[in-house]
Amino acid sequence: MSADGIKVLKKPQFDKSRWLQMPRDVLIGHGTIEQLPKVCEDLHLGKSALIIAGENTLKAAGGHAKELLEEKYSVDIFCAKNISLETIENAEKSAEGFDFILGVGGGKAIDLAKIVSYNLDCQFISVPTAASHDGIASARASVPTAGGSVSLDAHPPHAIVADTEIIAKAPHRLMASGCADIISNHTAILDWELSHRMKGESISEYAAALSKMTAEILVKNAHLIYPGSEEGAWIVTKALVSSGVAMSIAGSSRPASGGEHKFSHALDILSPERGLHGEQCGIGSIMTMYLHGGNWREVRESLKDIGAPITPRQLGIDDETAVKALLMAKEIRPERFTILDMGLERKCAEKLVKMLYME
Ligand SMILES: NC(=O)C1=CN([C@@H]2O[C@H](COP(=O)(O)OP(=O)(O)OC[C@H]3O[C@@H](n4cnc5c(N)ncnc54)[C@H](O)[C@@H]3O)[C@@H](O)[C@H]2O)C=CC1
Ligand SMILES: O=C(CO)COP(=O)(O)O
Ligand SMILES: [Zn+2]
Repeated sequence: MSADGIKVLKKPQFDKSRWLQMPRDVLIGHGTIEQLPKVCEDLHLGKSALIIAGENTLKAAGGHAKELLEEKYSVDIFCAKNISLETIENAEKSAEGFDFILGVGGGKAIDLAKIVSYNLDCQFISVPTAASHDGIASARASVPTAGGSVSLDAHPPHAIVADTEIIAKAPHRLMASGCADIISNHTAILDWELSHRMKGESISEYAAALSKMTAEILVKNAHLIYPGSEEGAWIVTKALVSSGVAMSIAGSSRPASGGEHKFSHALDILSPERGLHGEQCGIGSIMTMYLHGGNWREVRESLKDIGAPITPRQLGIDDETAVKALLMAKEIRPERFTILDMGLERKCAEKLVKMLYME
């Protein structure tokens, strides 16, 4: 008791409590989309749902999801061309009054559903149509703004329904891009460890180990990942979910996003709509692995084996733009310290890009 009789709460000597949020139901496999009504029923999500999808993903799965749910729920569709602050606002208006949201698509549709459900405080289900990104399960949403990409807090999906039959039919480029997003975890972790040593940033050993292990298992199974392979789709989707869980454990995208991601976000500004997110991160990861003194040739071989690009020109991006993106990376999320924030010189950036073409 204090002198005036008010109970004073003692500051705990040890307080590292954290509130982790994870998906509750996770279905990954052949034909799982048919289980959507059952999953919604199991989770008692309400009576009405808004499906957020893109044009392609509406055809690939969104339309069928609507048919399946309509037997029990009132369902509408919001078709999004991109993710931007304006689209988020429009999607939020469309979602008002609905009990829950489904994000059906690639990373942009899922991030949009994630952020809208977070802002409206309702649940959402992640229905990936491609194994192209590790936002399928994460509690983060990456949103482009005028000042570059930002990673916003969000809820993880309440459930994930990943139908490997649908995912295997998506263009192989998307799956190779998802693999590259995972392979880049190697350098994301090196950057995190570097920041821990140099800046005292706290690090979660569990999140880092899970992220690293996910990349290792993926590379070990690379021979099963080829165009049209449903087993490959299953392996990659599991890796993407696992990487998303690592982000939830960390409470940030740190275990899966380092300098190679800042390079990719810079390319999105300098050369929009050329490369896919994971493709750009993979190329960035070859270069940042070199800077870390690691085995950059091994990263390059893993990407090549999976069918992911290893040079900017393969994406229609000229070398000078890649050099500029390397130098611009330090301006993207400056609070995220990485090997690209240590004073990279132009002549070294040029050398890094040239190195990508070496035999
Ligand atoms: N929130 C998070 O933790 C994470 C977010 N991201 C974000 O995700 C985005 C990248 O995701 P992507 O999927 O690469 O981009 P995306 O969502 O733009 O999809 C790429 C393309 O694939 C098409 N597509 C998807 N499924 C298809 C199918 N079954 N058949 C035919 N076409 C299909 C889409 O219509 C689109 O044209 C970026 O904005 C990135 O920042 C990436 C990783 C983690
Ligand atoms: O892409 C991500 C992880 O793969 C998320 O990272 P960002 O925080 O860089 O958007
Ligand atoms: Zn990524």
